[in-house]
Amino acid sequence: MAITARAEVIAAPKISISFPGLTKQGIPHTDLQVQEIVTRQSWPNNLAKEGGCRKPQFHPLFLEEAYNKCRDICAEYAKTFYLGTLLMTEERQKAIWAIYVWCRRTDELVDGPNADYMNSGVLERWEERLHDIFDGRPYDMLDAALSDTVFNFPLDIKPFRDMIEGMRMDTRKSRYKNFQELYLYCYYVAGTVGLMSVPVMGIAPESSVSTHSIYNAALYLGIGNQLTNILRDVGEDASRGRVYLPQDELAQFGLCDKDVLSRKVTDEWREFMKEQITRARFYFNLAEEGASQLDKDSRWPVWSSLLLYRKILDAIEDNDYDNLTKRAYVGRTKKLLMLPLAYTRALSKPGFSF
Ligand SMILES: CC(C)=CCC/C(C)=C/CC/C(C)=C/CC/C(C)=C/[C@@H]1[C@@H](COP(=O)(O)OP(=O)(O)O)[C@]1(C)CC/C=C(\C)CC/C=C(\C)CCC=C(C)C
Ligand SMILES: Nc1ncnc2c1ncn2[C@@H]1O[C@H](COP(=O)(O)OP(=O)(O)OP(=O)(O)O)[C@@H](O)[C@H]1O
Ligand SMILES: [Mn+2]
Repeated sequence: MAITARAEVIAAPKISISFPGLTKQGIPHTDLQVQEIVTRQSWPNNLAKEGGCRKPQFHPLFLEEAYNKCRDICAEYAKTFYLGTLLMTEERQKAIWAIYVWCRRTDELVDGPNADYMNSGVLERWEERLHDIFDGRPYDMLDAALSDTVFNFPLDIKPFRDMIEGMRMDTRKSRYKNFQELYLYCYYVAGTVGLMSVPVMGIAPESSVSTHSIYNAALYLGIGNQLTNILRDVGEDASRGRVYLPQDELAQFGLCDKDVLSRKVTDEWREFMKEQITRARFYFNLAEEGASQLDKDSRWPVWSSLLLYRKILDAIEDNDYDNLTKRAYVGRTKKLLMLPLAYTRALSKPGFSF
């Protein structure tokens, strides 16, 4: 039985996800292979992955503890994401917690307390561990949760590897010549999260748009989130010697690194920021269409994270574009008010508009 179903999976049409937004300007395609059929149906639990090994057999109590740990980490580090996951089915929430924890740990390698010990060997070892996770040979308990997840859902290793590549980029590079370079970084560290999430969140059975366009929307949400994150944290990043802003666009507004590092909010800075905020909103708007195509239980968490992140841009405007000395903050009340709005949006049926 497993063999028949496996052959079916191999026969599923594959599509290649392009690098949306900037392909014309020469950014290579991500080459992510998405299996249209398995993305739309749930991945059968008892099957081996294509070309891979059989699902690893962990003791149920061990797995339960592993997922509980992932849940606790997600709840502690990302209250908003966590709240969103509570609305998902149990299988899906466990998977998102496991993915969250892997992403968080990957990010911590370069941003966390042990970042001083960071070198290319550390990332190589982390990538080896990633392959082991996908081969069903996890190194530790948190890896085991992800190992179980990748055998429960049709996850592709490519976005995971790309996120590690993003961390490599971050250790080598602290300036971005133009938006094309910055976009690539945003894809690596955040667009990838969108691509990892879709196979878990699932696509609404009644959706008639292409799987391709839904993955693109997920990628755009990651880009919008990361651009927003960058705009919120300009001052903080500058104190770490990093400027995640397109240098050519700074120059167009008569600005340079020195202006960022000196933290003076001038009219030129405000004008520059207005453009950057417009661009981040552009990506959120693109993502919106895809959010409505997700499986109905996954729409609310996605809408709430989209609306929350977008509000951070409003908060930067409310601070009169001072993101050099202040951190834009969305108050608790505003956050809570967003939840019913997200819920209403989540109720809307998948459209047929694109
Ligand atoms: C419910 C939900 C939104 C689930 C996704 C949860 C998940 C797996 C998150 C991983 C986040 C993470 C730790 C990424 C590592 C790299 C990183 C730090 C990226 C930044 C995230 C914000 O984290 P934070 O601000 O806490 O980080 P710092 O404190 O600044 O270090 C990012 C800005 C990226 C986040 C990107 C996403 C959550 C992608 C969202 C897209 C989807 C869930 C796809 C939705 C599908 C469609 C069709 C729209
Ligand atoms: N009130 C807020 N204002 C601005 N940004 C926020 C706010 N709450 C969360 N964020 C940011 O949104 C992103 C995802 O939210 P996350 O779930 O991590 O929230 P959090 O860091 O746990 O915040 P909180 O503890 O306030 O709930 C993070 O980048 C976080 O910094
Ligand atoms: Mn957080």
